[in-house]
Amino acid sequence: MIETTTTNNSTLVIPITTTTTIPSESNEIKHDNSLKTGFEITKEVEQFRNYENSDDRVSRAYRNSHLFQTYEYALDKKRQYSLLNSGIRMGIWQAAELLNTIIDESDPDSNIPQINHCLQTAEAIRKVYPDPKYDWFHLTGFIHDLGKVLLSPKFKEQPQWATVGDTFPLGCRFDESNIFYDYFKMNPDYNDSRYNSECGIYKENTGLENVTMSWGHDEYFYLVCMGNKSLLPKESLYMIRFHSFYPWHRHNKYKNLTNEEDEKMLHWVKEFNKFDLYSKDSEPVDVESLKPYYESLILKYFPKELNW
Ligand SMILES: O[C@H]1[C@H](O)[C@@H](O)[C@H](O)[C@@H](O)[C@H]1O
Ligand SMILES: [Fe+2]
Ligand SMILES: [Fe+2]
Repeated sequence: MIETTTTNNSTLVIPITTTTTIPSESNEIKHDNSLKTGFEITKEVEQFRNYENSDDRVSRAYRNSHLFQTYEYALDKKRQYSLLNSGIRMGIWQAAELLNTIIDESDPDSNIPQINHCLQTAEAIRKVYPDPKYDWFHLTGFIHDLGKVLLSPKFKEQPQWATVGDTFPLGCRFDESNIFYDYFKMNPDYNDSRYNSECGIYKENTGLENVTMSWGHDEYFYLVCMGNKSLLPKESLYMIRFHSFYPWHRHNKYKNLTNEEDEKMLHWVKEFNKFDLYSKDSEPVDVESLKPYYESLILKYFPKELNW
């Protein structure tokens, strides 16, 4: 049972009892402390990320992702997209508008257009971190999923399995904490001796920046930010790049690959995740009235037009 207590005008504390588990994830999570979301959520926390009762399109997205995402594939995509030579030039707001018609099929918690999710995340962050010194955090909420433009006709409608869903390292053993783990057994890398030991091709604690993650919206938008010289702080770039890496930020796995810097950034990635995940069931947002504020932040941290 979740209770909400008002601690001050804007902060709600949502305690989770010690016995709370999230049955959908293969490694059950027991929360032993209070989760402070600071914003209202109408659904029980346990009901998020429930993959057991998810519909077919969710399992299809993961089946394909776990089957087709190999080390070679992800490396190849990273090389190709890091060139930012698609010929497309557009600003951040324009990219967000492309998300208007996009539905993320991997997500059991959201069937609204993605631009609403972007603004819901951003507004939830802004409510808890109202200080202008955190304006980069507000903007991060707004832009974190912009890599999903890959699904749009402008980007030739890339497949769902190559764009959305949780991410995982390639070039080393798949960890069992990944949701839909069994689908990895059909992945060619699963039986490849170069890739199926704990560290695989990597040196112990090499650092996530040296790891090839499954290809998708996280890595793509990180490359867009880097290639266009955004002025976002490194905490923001970490959130963008690793927000879908649940086995790491939720299950504490793949510690053999992370270095000190990653561990420092983990705090921010986890902090971000609260807003990303639990704002999915909050109040609908009014896109037009929020536009001027986010446009002003875009101007501060990005060039007017970006290469994609
Ligand atoms: O289904 C969702 C969705 O694709 C999110 O954007 C991603 O960040 C999550 O990790 C994933 O589980
Ligand atoms: Fe995402
Ligand atoms: Fe998101």
